[in-house]
Amino acid sequence: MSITLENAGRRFNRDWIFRKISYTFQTGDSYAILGPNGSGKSTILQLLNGSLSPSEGKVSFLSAAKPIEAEHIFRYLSLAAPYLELIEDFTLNEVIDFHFKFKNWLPDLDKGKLIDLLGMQPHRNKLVRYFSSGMKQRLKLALAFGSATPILMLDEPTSNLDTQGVAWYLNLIEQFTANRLLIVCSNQEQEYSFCHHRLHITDYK
Ligand SMILES: Nc1ncnc2c1ncn2[C@@H]1O[C@H](COP(=O)(O)OP(=O)(O)OP(=O)(O)O)[C@@H](O)[C@H]1O
Repeated sequence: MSITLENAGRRFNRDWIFRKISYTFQTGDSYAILGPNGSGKSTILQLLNGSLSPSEGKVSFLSAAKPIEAEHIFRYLSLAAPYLELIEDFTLNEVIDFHFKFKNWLPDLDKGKLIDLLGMQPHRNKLVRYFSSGMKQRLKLALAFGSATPILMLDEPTSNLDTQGVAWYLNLIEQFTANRLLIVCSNQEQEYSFCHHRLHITDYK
C-alpha cells in the first residue's frame, strides 16, 4: 500500500495550516509526523486517512498498484487517537466484540489473547466508563494494533500512559508492525524514536 501527497495543502477559513507537501508513505516502513501543538499533525493525519480533503493538491491511495477512493481507505487502516471515543456504556468484552464486527483479527489473535495482552482479565465485565484514562488509552492501542489492516495510524499514542505503559506500547510496536505502514503523530521522542522517516510540519508553513 502507499499514500501519496502531491503539493497537498490544507487551510481552515483563511489560515493555511500547511502547504505544498509532496511525500509518499509506503507499506513496511514507519513514519513520524512531527511538530509542536497546533502545527497540523492531526490535520495531515485526517488527509491521510481520507476523512478530510486537501484544500489544494492531491492525496492518492494505492493497494497492489490499484487506486483506492478516499472514502474507502478506512477499510485498510486502524487509527488510535485521543479524539476517537470508546463506547463508554459497553464493557471491555462488548467493546472488543463490537470493534471486531468491523475489523478482522490479526492472525493468531483473539479476544482472550487481546485481553491477556492488555492485562485486563479481571476487568472483562467492567464498563469502559469506569476505566482510568491510561486503561482507555491501552484499549484504543490494542484494538488498533490487533486489527488486520495494512495501515496503522497513531496520534499521540502514549498520552495518559505511565512509564510501564510506554514500555508496553513499545512492545506492541515490536510485535505488531512488521509489513505494515505505520504513521505516528507526535511531539514526544519516546513514542516515535524507532520511526525510519520523519516529516516536520514546520517545513511546510
Ligand atoms: N475544523 C477546524 N476548523 C478550524 N480550525 C481548525 C480545525 N481543525 C483544526 N484547526 C486548526 O488547525 C491547526 C492545526 O490543528 P491540529 O489539531 O492539526 O494540530 P496538532 O499539531 O495535531 O496539535 P496537537 O499537538 O495540539 O494535537 C490549529 O490551529 C487548529 O486550531
